[in-house]
Amino acid sequence: MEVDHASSIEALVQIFQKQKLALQAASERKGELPNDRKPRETLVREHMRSYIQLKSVYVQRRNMIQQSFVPPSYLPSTEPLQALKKLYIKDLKLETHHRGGCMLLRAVTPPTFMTAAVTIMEDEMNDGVVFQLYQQRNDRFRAAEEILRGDLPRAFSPNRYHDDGFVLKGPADSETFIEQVKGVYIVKEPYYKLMNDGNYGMRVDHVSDIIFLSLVDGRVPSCWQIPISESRKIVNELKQEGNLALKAGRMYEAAELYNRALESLPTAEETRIIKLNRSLANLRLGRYDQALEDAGELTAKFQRSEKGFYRAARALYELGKFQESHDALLSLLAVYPNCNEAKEELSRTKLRLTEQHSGYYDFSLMYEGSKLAPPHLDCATYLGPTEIGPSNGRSRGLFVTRDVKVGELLLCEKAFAHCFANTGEGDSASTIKLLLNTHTDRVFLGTQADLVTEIVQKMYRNPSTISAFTSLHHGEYEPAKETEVDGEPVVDSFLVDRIMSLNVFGCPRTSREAHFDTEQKRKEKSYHTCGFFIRASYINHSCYSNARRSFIGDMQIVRAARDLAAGSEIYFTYAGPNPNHTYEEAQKGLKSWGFSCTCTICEHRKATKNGVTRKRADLLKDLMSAFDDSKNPNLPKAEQILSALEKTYSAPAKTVPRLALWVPYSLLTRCYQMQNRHEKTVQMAWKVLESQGFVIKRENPASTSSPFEIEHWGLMNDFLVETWVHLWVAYAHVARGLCDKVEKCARMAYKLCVGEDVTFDETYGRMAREAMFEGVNLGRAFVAMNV
Ligand SMILES: C[S@@+](CC[C@H](N)C(=O)[O-])C[C@H]1O[C@@H](n2cnc3c(N)ncnc32)[C@H](O)[C@@H]1O
Repeated sequence: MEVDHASSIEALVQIFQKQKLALQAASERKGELPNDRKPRETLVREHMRSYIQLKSVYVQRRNMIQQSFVPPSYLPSTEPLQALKKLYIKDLKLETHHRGGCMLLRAVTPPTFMTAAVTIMEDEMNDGVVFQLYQQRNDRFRAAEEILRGDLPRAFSPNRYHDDGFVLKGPADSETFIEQVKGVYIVKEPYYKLMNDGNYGMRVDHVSDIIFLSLVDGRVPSCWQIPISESRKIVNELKQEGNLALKAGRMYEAAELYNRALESLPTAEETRIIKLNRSLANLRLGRYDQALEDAGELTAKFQRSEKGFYRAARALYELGKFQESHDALLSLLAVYPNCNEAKEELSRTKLRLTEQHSGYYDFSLMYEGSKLAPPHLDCATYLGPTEIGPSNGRSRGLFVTRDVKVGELLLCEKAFAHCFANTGEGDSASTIKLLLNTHTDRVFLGTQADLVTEIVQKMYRNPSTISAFTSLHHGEYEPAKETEVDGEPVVDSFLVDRIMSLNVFGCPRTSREAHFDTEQKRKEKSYHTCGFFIRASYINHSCYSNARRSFIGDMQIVRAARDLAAGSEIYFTYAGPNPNHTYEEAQKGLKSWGFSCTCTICEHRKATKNGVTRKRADLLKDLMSAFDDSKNPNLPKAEQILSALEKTYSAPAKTVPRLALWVPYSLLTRCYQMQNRHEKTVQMAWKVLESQGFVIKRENPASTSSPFEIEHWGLMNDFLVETWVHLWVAYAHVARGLCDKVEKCARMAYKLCVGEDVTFDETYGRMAREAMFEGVNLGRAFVAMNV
């Protein structure tokens, strides 16, 4: 929703075409056992050349838009390892998923990292293969060089402290690295393929299809064993090394050392300390389920563990389980009343509980948080008066559980995952990529490729989060039935990609910022950051929406855009509605979600005869020419044409908002305000609102100063805030007694568009007051803002 589908990139058709041809050519070699595989040494030499090349162009590469192709989907392996037969590189057939097989491989080169980590792997027969591992993050937690080396302690190889983790000895095109401890992996049901560059290679898309082996794992063959001294390390040594790694911030290494220490028969006291430390490493690695498991065991078994309680509370907090976190902290404080860390954490948790239960948010603080890069806020989700239910013809939808009033908070949701694309703010930003799916013909320009990885990693690290995500709408995609194998979660990257593409939201940094941006700026900035929101993903589309979404950082705020009776379904717009679109164009804009809209606006578009559409277009053209002379627009002519335009509509505007009319009526409102013709400003502002479906009951419709009631809020858009502000300022001249009431409506309109109204006074409120008390011309002020 509001993402960049990159439809404007003309070269796209060619890119797609080329990729489809490559896939077609590759599929013709399916099942072939190639007899021209390159020797291991050649593969290593070629890889090292591109490794060094890529390192040297690293800086330029960051500014390039990368392409990421989603290959034809295939299911992750769900077979227990024991049931798989060992294969070797010589057995691999092209374009084949080797179901029922597995491979033991060892990385021999440092990986390159573009859209995947790529290295050369060898098998025990000394054969080599190009190996691509997808859905990995090359980040501060784990550089690419660590990913394809497994969780290996640095202490294993004293020479590894070179920039890249490898000490290069010779020239780039020779065997350039010293022997050192390399990562060993099991790849389940490997996929061997013809790659785009003509080489053969293995591609792993599912993180659960690769098993990273610890070097002391019994499955590592003797020819790849580690130095004897390493295998003889005792619990205490491993624990000490783990502590050093923890201190130095090398969390993966620390966790791996603690794993080994726990496998080396520690005493009960050693177990307690190691688990305590491992839970800290896992907390830092975002593996909250595992951190909680260790810490929870500590609090249960070793009842008086202060740190155990604390870490359990922290893990629960990060998993969004604020009540349980709160309870754990209370238990901690009952035993350790002077623990200041716990006291601070408790007050933070209480704030989250208030947000979660009452929907009270400190918006000013949220704006402060949104200035961070990435703008990820410390806030809880409020599910409000909403529930998921069956929606006729739309599978499921989100409904209100009670009567709600316009402006009420329906939902305020923390993103499940969020990728921030501000290129000017250092390493925290995600990469803008072109994500192309030749299978579904979907294209995104933005951070969606990173978002898929983010979600895959989050679920793999925290299996407790999987079911909420995988329950979401995934179109026709048939996922595997098994969700766990050998005690490990199965994560299907293609399912994640499909769910992401049908449910992703484009997110401005804040809707307030986007609201005040010019159209051009909005387009440039807001589309590329994207987020995933589980609850909001149940909201179906209608062009005639009854709710509005807005964003502050990674929080999505959904408010009722009109009064809703209990049981009403909540709708917002996925795209549009664009006043200039025909029925066909409107449906094209919704194509990527795979449905046709049947709202009253679309039904009206469909039923409108071509002759009427043409007449409207002609009238509109004529009408806009009345504004050609910006200094002296022909307002009577514009009004005259507008009343002719009104007559081309038969359905009441409440049922079918007259999309084409708000721009000309808004222009007239602004022009009359510029001319200080307050009565006319009021008349035109009401016209704007009525054309959008607002039903306003006036005691005396002929009088601009007549008291009014809003019986129905119409279709909301960002520009209607200006209309309400014009009305407010004009009423200061024609019916001062009504000003407060109009001001409230202006605030409400603002709140619907940006999510809150605490900043109304410093924006529109200030403009209106300057107009009312300091003689500033409001119409001109809006022209100067260029919105
Ligand atoms: C973000 S999901 C919305 C929740 C979804 N209905 C569900 O059951 O999970 C988007 C999908 O819902 C369906 N959908 C949304 N709005 C619709 C509408 N107005 N008419 C028909 N289907 C709609 C489409 O299948 C679309 O791809």
